[in-house]
Amino acid sequence: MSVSSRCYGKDNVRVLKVERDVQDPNLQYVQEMTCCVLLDGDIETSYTAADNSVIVPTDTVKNTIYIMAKKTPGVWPIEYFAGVLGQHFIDKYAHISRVEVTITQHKWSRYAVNGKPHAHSFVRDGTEKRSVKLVKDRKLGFKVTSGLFDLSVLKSTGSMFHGFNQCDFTILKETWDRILSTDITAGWTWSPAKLATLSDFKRFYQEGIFDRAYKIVLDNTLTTFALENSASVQATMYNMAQLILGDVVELDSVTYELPNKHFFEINLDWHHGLKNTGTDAEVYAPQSDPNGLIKCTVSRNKSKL
Ligand SMILES: O=c1[nH]c(=O)c2[nH]c(=O)[nH]c2[nH]1
Repeated sequence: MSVSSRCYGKDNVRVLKVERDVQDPNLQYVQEMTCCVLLDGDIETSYTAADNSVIVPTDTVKNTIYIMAKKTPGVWPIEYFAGVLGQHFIDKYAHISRVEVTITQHKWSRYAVNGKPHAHSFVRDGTEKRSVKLVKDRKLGFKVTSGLFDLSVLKSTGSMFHGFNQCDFTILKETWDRILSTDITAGWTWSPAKLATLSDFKRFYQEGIFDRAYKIVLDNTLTTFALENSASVQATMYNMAQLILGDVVELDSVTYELPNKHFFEINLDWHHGLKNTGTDAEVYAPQSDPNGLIKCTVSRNKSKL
């Protein structure tokens, strides 16, 4: 018998970083994150022979996240911090060969008071979260996927679904006008050739490339969702991904995972002939389950499946 897969580390390490402006310490920037760092390498004996000498304690992993957050100047895109952490564990421990870093960023947006952005007050203005999953492998280098999730959207018209496969299991009616709603999970994977070393991460951070990609994903997703007369979730997510790959040359692929959240018409005919279906529909019943779930990854190069 052997251990065929393993890794360990610290999950749910919560960090708030505050940066004070050099000229005006009252002007501050904040970053709140939840981090997970998992290690792999020559650690099999810790499982098979109770050999703790190969274990960098998960407590040390947690301490490292705090120390690197303190030592890395400013507040930064989470991709950069993930790169710093991945590189650190590979450089520091010769027997560690693979580091997986996942970071979720919690939204704090500076808000205006009397029409002026406040120096140090922030609001959580939405459920959406930004994320990164980075793998640093001693031999294979970095693999980085940025993401966002929990971005809930709804359009009350401008969505169709017709021409689908019909068989003796089908009851769904074709529609040329429906409600479309989803909680967007999107991921965008950076070309490993363009993000090969920690200095590439630094350059991407300094040139604003990580933040620009995030904004482009958000803009293209929301704009396409609103403007397109959607033929299906599948067609819409493909169109969104194509636009993003066109705008961000540093990306290899874009992934979407979209639940299709259903809203049922309610027939109220039984109440004095009250019309509430078809073109008369105004009151709908949101369904918590089941929901459609539609996923795709669009790659710049054809996948070799
Ligand atoms: O956009 C959609 N895609 C589907 O695959 C699907 N299936 C379904 O029942 N409704 C929808 N809508």
